[in-house]
Amino acid sequence: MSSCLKPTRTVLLAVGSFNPPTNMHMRIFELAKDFLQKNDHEVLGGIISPVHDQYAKKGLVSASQRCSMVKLAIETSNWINISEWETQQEGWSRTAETLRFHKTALNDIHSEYEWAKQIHAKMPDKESPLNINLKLLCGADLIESFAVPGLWKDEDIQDIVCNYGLIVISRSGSNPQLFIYESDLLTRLQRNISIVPEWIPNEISSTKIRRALRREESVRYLISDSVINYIQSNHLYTS
Ligand SMILES: Nc1ncnc2c1ncn2[C@@H]1O[C@H](COP(=O)(O)OP(=O)(O)OP(=O)(O)O)[C@@H](O)[C@H]1O
Ligand SMILES: NC(=O)c1ccc[n+]([C@@H]2O[C@H](COP(=O)(O)O)[C@@H](O)[C@H]2O)c1
Ligand SMILES: [Zn+2]
Repeated sequence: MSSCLKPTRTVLLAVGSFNPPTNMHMRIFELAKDFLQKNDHEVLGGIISPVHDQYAKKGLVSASQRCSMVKLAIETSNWINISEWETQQEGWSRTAETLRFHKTALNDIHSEYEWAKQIHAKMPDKESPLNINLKLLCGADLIESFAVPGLWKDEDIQDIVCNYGLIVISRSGSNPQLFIYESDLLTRLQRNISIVPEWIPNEISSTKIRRALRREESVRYLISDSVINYIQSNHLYTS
């Protein structure tokens, strides 16, 4: 660490369908971690939070199957965790609620959640208060969805950006700088939004993976072999 300041303890949370999890889902965590560590953050961990079944997006396989695949995908990571909390609620959770719950649990040293325990284990001195920051990690398409009428409450956008902060990874077809410029609200809050460019762009998306699988085309080296085996054994994403 180049600075003498005490680094900010930070955890990254990504929400989404993960239908199925791809190598890019893992990669956005690595990109964000590199960026934050160069900017005086100590990144204690990452959390993947798959969405509830009631999100009911076309082609969404069950939460239990998506969680199983995420568990396989994160096997090769020593810092990315899964939280099944969203999938265990009565219905769909707004992302602001998901962030609130996870930040509270992360700052409770006695939290019984496995992801919280894993992250606490990375902290040598666990003096109270823990002061763990939680940031929302997303691709540029997610921030652009803020403009879809009726999809996000303005007060939630304000809460997410002000009280947590956003790390946005560039994605082909999106222009997050222009999007922020065109929004008065986001321009006002932009000091809490970091845009991290992916200089080795990769256009993997779950939609393209599902399409390839439907067509019985190979998805090797785009998603992990263990996830491929799971998809094949469970006959997922066939036509
Ligand atoms: N190639 C990518 N580059 C940057 N961000 C990505 C990429 N793929 C996924 N993400 C981000 O990961 C998070 C979870 O994404 P999600 O589960 O919707 O995956 P997806 O590939 O966008 O799937 P789908 O095509 O089904 O929408 C979102 O914030 C999304 O923007
Ligand atoms: N108002 C909100 O909080 C809100 C609106 C739309 C999507 N989301 C979340 O963003 C994610 C989007 O995922 P997909 O890109 O797979 O649709 C999901 O986790 C969903 O819960 C949140
Ligand atoms: Zn998506």
